Amino acid sequence: MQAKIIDGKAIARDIKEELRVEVERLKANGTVPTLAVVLVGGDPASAVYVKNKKAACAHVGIRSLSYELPADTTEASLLELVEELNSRQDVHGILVQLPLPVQIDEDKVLMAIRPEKDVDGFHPMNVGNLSIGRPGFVSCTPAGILELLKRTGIQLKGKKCVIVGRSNIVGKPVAMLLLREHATVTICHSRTEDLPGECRQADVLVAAVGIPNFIKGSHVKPGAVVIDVGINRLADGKLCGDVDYVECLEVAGHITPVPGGVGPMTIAMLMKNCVEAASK
Ligand SMILES: NC(=O)C1=CN([C@@H]2O[C@H](COP(=O)(O)OP(=O)(O)OC[C@H]3O[C@@H](n4cnc5c(N)ncnc54)[C@H](OP(=O)(O)O)[C@@H]3O)[C@@H](O)[C@H]2O)C=CC1
Ligand SMILES: Nc1nc(=O)c2c([nH]1)NC[C@@H]1CN(c3ccc(C(=O)N[C@@H](CCC(=O)O)C(=O)O)cc3)C=[N+]21
Repeated sequence: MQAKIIDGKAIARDIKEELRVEVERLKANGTVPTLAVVLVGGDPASAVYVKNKKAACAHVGIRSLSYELPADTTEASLLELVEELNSRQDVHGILVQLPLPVQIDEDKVLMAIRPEKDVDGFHPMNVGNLSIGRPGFVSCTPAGILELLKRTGIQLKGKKCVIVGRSNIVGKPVAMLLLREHATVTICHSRTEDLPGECRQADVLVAAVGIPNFIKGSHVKPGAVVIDVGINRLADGKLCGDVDYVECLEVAGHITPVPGGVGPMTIAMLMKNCVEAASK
């Protein structure tokens, strides 16, 4: 039997509708939720993401300010902009699009964003809070994955979840969130011995590798939930996930498509974090 396709676009739309009501309430009380998006250089993949974010802000009613800086921007001038945005009362969320050009130390920039405005959830304070179960902003892609699973009615308690990828922005925080839901969590990476064997144990398999069609049907336990985080742009301009969708569709119980899976959820959770930042 073919897997059920998890419609991330539709779930993201529901979340944005819920947020719209919230934003109206904030505006009635005199607060206009505002997100500042900073893009350094003209990376085409980043430009797509920035465009989608702006559209989502407009839909939900969030004011978005965008700062497009040239590729040769210095670290000092970027830090100066972050400081200005930190101190502005009318800016609730700050997002500095990654990756940054080589002359800029990403860590330094992420640490400079005030944790209360860090709607990306990348500041060590927010990362730390997540790992010890305290409130704080959770990074948007991991939060979006959890919301997808919850709204699809997938039980996580006691289940075996395997994540392929250990990045700070996806793999690790996904693991923390699944652990918080009482799943049994395994994180795999490029040095994992017997990756296919690890993957085949999974009731929920999350792929965040950055390699097109990396996860094959033979990696998947029949009936498992397969979450594809990958956003890979192919030579023909089409988007492709980290999961071999055609193969895995025949084995999995549930699967997310690319596009239309995790991507739209990332944007929806960014909107949610902005509304939360403005509510405080
Ligand atoms: N949908 C969305 O909203 C988002 C999508 N993405 C996409 O998700 C994907 C992953 O992103 P990100 O986490 O930032 O990527 P990174 O490149 O930071 O991390 C990739 C991870 O995959 C692991 N890996 C690489 N090759 C292999 C291999 N052969 N076998 C096992 N593990 C391997 C790496 O292991 P090691 O640590 O050992 O090097 C690393 O931990 C990308 O396609 C990205 O575009 C990212 C952010 C948001
Ligand atoms: N500070 C920062 N925060 C991020 O969250 C961040 C980042 N930098 N840098 C880049 C990655 C990547 N990322 C995506 C989010 C949504 C889609 C998305 O909307 N995808 C849609 C459509 C893509 C399209 O329009 O073609 C989909 O998958 O259906 C894509 C990519 C966020 N990232």
